[in-house]
Amino acid sequence: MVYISRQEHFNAAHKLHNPNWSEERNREVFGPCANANWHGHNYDLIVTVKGRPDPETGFVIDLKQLSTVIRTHVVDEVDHKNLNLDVPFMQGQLASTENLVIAFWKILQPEIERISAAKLHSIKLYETPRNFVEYFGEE
Ligand SMILES: Nc1nc2c(c(=O)[nH]1)N=C([C@H](O)[C@H](O)COP(=O)(O)OP(=O)(O)OP(=O)(O)O)CN2
Repeated sequence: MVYISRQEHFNAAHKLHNPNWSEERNREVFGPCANANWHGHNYDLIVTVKGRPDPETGFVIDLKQLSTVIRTHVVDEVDHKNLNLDVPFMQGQLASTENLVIAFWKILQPEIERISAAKLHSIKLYETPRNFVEYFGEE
């Protein structure tokens, strides 16, 4: 079994805000991330797929195809967008890094299985160079 990864990048704005809470409670829990006028991040997204190399190509998955799937179905939806306002699949959800990777998994898993025999193994998302989340599809 070989694990193969593709890294992509996007920029997006958001705020961490629970609409059921007062502004004071939001500020207390989320600090400056609750700033009403938004803030932005340079996100790095690493998608890892696992499988056996095809005997004819030597590929687990064609990385060009993997990149196209990630860009078409995720990056194009979030890049230079406001995650709270502009992204349909984040509506009604807190725009945390955790909720983003879960949403990305739901989108990417069927698309990857549609183009290859490989399986999605993990999605790692860096919100800052020091804050990142990794998801393996577990409930
Ligand atoms: N569990 C989570 N905690 C936090 C999240 C998150 O998505 N999940 N997000 C944030 C903020 O949006 C952001 O990541 C914090 O930015 P910042 O504090 O500026 O982090 P930096 O790494 O850039 O700065 P340091 O000074 O090194 O902390 C907060 N929490």
